[in-house]
Amino acid sequence: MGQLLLNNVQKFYGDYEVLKGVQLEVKNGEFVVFVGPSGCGKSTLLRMIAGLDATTAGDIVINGVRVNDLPPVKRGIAMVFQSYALYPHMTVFENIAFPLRVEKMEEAKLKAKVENAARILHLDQRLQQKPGMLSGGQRQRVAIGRAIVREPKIFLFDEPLSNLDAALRADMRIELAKLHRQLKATMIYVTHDQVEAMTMADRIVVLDAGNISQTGAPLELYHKPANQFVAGFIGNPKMNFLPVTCKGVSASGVEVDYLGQTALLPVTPRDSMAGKTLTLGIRPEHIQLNGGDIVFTVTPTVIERLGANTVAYASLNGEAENFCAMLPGSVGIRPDTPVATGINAADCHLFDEEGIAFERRVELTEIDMNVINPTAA
Ligand SMILES: Nc1ncnc2c1ncn2[C@@H]1O[C@H](COP(=O)(O)OP(=O)(O)OP(=O)(O)O)[C@@H](O)[C@H]1O
Repeated sequence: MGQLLLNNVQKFYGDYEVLKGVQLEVKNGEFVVFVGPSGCGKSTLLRMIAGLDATTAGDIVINGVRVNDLPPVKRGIAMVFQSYALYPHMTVFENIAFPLRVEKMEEAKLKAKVENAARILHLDQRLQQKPGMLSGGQRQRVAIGRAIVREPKIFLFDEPLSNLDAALRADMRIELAKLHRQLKATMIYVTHDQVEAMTMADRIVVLDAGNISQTGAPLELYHKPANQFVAGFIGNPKMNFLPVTCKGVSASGVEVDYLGQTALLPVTPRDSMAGKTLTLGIRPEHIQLNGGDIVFTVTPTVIERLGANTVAYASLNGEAENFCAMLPGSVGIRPDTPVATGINAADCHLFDEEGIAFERRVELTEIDMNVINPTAA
């Protein structure tokens, strides 16, 4: 079992503050994913939990014990890196067994543990091979096997799939999700790939320039992003942002004007908003061709026909490719030919001048909130 508490964790490199007081609790059995753009500090945070980087201030607490001053091997964690870090001259068996050999574990016990990990990871037939004979995905499984045999309190993954091609990455995502279910272990996973975060996490932690911007279940972040940064980061293709003017508020929401059209957005209003410039957010998958509460004409420049849907990158109000629409199925739209599109007020997000979201009045389902409690199974 592994619980983690990060209490006001800070990191400076010289004068540069990389992490600005991170506060986070990870429950036993949770799969938590840290996401954020390059340089936001996610790897640094993971390395500090592992004990590979020193913490400038704050507490890192694992299962109730402050571990700031403990070396990595004493923290009860195992880390899997992007570069598999395997020993090329050793067999798969010996690579997986390595941490147990360091512990001087008795041979029969060691063999049983390695074979068990190999079975979980479908490496049983590969134990006598050297890493050079394995595919990228198999090598990463060996690295994960080496983590499993240590039976850590917490698994840490630092972008473990980014060296794999797209198809293998998708397969390994499924493998890791299954592994988490099977081991019921606490896992913390760093990636800049929001699809990995959305598909694997019980809870996503979005980092922005050394601060936690929002934490929540994947679909909670999708439906109720706290701010424009999270709204733009979660969801693929990215959310569109349009400037609107606030016309007024009522009990049922905020009335906005977009190029002379008025729509009532079902969000919780705030005081003295009339006349302010706000930002309307609309996801590409919520653009439609058959009218809506607000309609406008866009001119597609690039069209991606993916079979299940059609993605159009378009120019809106003369700005090239500043707009993206994802339409279901195959749609007969053409590059450079204007097309009428529309959006519904209920699908819109609204952000203030600081980029803070107005609370949307959408009911989240139990699935949206990931109520499947990993610790209850
Ligand atoms: N050893 C170091 N010395 C000085 N600055 C560092 C060091 N390690 C990281 N940094 C800086 O700290 C910031 C955060 O780095 P970090 O590797 O944690 O980012 P990240 O979010 O994991 O990014 P990426 O997705 O690109 O790996 C970056 O600006 C980086 O340049």
